[in-house]
Amino acid sequence: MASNADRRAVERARAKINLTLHVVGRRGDGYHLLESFVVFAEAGDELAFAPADRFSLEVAGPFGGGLSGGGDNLVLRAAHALSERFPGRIPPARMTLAKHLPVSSGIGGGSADAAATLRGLCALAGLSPDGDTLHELARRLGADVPVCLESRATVMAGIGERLSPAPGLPPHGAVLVNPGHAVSTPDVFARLDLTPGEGAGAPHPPLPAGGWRTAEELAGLLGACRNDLEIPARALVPEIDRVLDALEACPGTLLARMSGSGATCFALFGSRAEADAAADRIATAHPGWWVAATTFR
Ligand SMILES: C[C@@](CO)(OP(=O)(O)O)[C@H](O)COP(=O)(O)OP(=O)(O)OC[C@H]1O[C@@H](n2ccc(N)nc2=O)[C@H](O)[C@@H]1O
Ligand SMILES: Nc1ncnc2c1ncn2[C@@H]1O[C@H](COP(=O)(O)OP(=O)(O)O)[C@@H](O)[C@H]1O
Repeated sequence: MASNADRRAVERARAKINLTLHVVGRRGDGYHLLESFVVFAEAGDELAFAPADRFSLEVAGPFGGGLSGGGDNLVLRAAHALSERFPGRIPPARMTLAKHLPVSSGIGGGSADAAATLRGLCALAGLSPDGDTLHELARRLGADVPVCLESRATVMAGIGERLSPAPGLPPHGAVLVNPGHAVSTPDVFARLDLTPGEGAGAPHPPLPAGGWRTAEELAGLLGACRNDLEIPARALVPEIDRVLDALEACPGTLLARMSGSGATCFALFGSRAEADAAADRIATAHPGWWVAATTFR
């Protein structure tokens, strides 16, 4: 029988993609009110948790190089927040983070890591906190952490804390591309230059309760929406224009758009085969870019 010391938990921290992102207001404290249709990709970081004498974090993986494993890492912040919320009930763990997602790239890698840490440490401890308690912990770690706890298609509102399930997605494929420029989320929001109460444009149209039969129908809805952070991010990182041009030039692209505060962009296709072919084409033409084909969930 496995002893306590042999127990391990493993969690996937999937990339978050904002298919739409309407900035509909600004709070007095400077945070922006959003309406966003969020989905999750196959690409993700991987976290492993094993019992130890104290909490520690080792960072590895292709994008681990520039990331500190110190106390400011969202993995350690999540671990400490959880053990403070449940004193004596979260045994310390040696945590390893395999960083496969580019950092500061609009796909919420850090937020997904924090959410995966909450899930993984609860699993290791055999603890099943109620959803509201986990949501509250997540909310305090960052605006995008609650949606990353869901890790599936969700409509997000407020500053990120109001969540409702999204309709099921139709058959489709998608490609993610990041040009290798980190983007600061506060800098992009600041460029919108909104005053408290002011929004960036029309509110989000409702999603059809019955969902969409085809990727073309989904692209029709997305085309009537926006990412309000795209214009300010493109002003800061002109290479985003090249990424969107490359995605739009692929055979079968139904829609190309930036995710979050950038610089990662996605394109939607009618099938996974078209997405795989587009990813191969872009990776060959731009060997320095991060490119991933996926199906959203
Ligand atoms: C823009 C979004 C869209 O999903 O994604 P990313 O580009 O980060 O992936 C998120 O709202 C980012 O969420 P997250 O990265 O967790 O934000 P936080 O750490 O809480 O806040 C970082 C900073 O972003 C700004 N911020 C964030 C969220 C929000 N609703 N309004 C804001 O103005 C604030 O300047 C804040 O100081
Ligand atoms: N585990 C982590 N992974 C990525 N970034 C992290 C992590 N912990 C802390 N950070 C910090 O969080 C910030 C945003 O990271 P990230 O979640 O990758 O951005 P984005 O949501 O734009 O993709 C960066 O400044 C980074 O240094």
